[in-house]
Amino acid sequence: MIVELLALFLVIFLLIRPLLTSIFRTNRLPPSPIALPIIGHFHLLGPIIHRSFQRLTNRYGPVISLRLGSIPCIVVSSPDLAREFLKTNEANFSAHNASIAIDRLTYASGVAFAPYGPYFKFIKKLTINELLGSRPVSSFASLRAKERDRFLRLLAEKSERGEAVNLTEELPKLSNNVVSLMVLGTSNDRDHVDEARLVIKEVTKVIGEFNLSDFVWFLRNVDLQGIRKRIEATFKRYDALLEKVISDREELRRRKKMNKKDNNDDNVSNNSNDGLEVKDFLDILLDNMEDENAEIKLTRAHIKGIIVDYFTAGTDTTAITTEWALAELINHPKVLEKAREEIDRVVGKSRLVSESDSPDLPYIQAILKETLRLHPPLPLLERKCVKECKIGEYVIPENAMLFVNNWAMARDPKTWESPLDFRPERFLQASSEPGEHKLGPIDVKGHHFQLLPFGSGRRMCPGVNLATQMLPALLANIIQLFDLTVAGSPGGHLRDGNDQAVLNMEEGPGFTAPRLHELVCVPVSRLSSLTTILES
Ligand code: HEM
Repeated sequence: MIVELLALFLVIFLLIRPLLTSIFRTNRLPPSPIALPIIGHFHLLGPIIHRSFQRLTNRYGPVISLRLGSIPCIVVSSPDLAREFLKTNEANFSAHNASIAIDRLTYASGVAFAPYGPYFKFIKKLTINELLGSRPVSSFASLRAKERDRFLRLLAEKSERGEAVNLTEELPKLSNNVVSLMVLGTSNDRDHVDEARLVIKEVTKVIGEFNLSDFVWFLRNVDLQGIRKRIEATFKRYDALLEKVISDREELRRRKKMNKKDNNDDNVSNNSNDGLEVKDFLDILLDNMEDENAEIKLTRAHIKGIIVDYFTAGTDTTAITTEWALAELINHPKVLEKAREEIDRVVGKSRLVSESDSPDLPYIQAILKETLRLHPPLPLLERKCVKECKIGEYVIPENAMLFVNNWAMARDPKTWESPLDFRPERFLQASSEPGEHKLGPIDVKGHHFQLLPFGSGRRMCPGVNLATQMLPALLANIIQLFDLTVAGSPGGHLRDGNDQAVLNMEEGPGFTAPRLHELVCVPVSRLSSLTTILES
């Protein structure tokens, strides 16, 4: 009898514990809706999480606490609070939260989800010095220009034939090629790169799904949604691909070492025929793996994890930004016209815009900022509390997940005037030259907490230089050369207040915030000299 009573009390306690926690901890945790047993606040979340968070924020305030299964979560949606958490208390929120999918798919050895410690610092420094800092990014400019030309030629061919191009499919190919060339070098064949793109698409999809096993402790080893099965299938597919890429490179390096010995020749080259040594990032990682005296010795799993990280973090983000920017321009012909005026005035019609023109194209840069404001590819900055801390009147528990809702902050009328309007002018200030623009002070590098598309501080995106160098030129090239006539997919169009057809700007679910409808357009050449420009 006593045992039964105890069991009954235990069940009742487990069921009402969330309710008690909500009532008795309100003075310690930020405000929170009442939670349900076991699932916590899961029932309040829809398929697009940042929208659900925004809804809750509107009701409970700019900092709220939720419990997703057994995981405490804090959602922050104001610039001041973002600064408080990400800057004032940076050390306490210096980790990203790794899910079951992320651990498996990055070999628990990548960069983005490594704890902030010696390994992370080492690999981040190596990345900035050799791959993504402003010096290496500039040194890869000609390589990016080649890929951009290849993409523009595709649009030109479609234009000649009057055919449509699916930009939702083609833009990730371009960004994937760029990342691949920078990380793996030119010695990799296109088949590898194409396969990598398809696999990475699957990786991003699986990572973006809310897996109950991550949140409900007693479901940790149960695969209710079949996600674990898909993780394993995806893992097998790309592990085989990475193994092939790495072992091919090791073989090449062995052969070159032998040749070098035979010829007593100091010039080892993977990527060029000019006899100069050109090392790509993979070579640098392999050098480290083979170096017995390395400060931090990388393993094969580290190298694979790092490659997966750069491909997943760098492909979709840049492609989605370009796609949203083009969609906004299609819906805002006056903005498009102003952008063209700037390009025609600064660059003219006889040569292609190049990356080095970007500083002279403030309006194009403002279009990019406005796109990143309204459509941040990572709408939620996601961190983990590594040590319990007090912020204002609240105590944030260790291991709580922190979400900074970039997407909602961009839509807050307290911060932005007419926040839902696409108005690049908000990032400009008056110039002394009539008709010209000058960029205003708000940047995208995490200094201004109302705009954090790349995050902030020590875990800020290391790809920011690459993205801000590559994207304005790509956007400007498309604007310079083509008019895009929307070919459309069902549901892709709406009617605006003046009964004009406009693109439907709905978002789809996912880790990054993609458009719900594909962007399919027929490119129409603007310049009679198109072929000459592309060939010059
Ligand atoms: C428009 C393009 C991009 C956007 C908007 C973007 C955004 C972000 C954001 C918001 C974060 C989290 C930052 C934080 O927690 O504070 C991040 C992290 C990261 N991004 Fe990007 N990213 C972009 C492009 C790239 C590219 C091109 C690469 C590399 C090729 C890249 C590599 C990474 C990596 C490795 C991390 C993890 C950094 C860490 O853990 O410290 N990203 N990115």
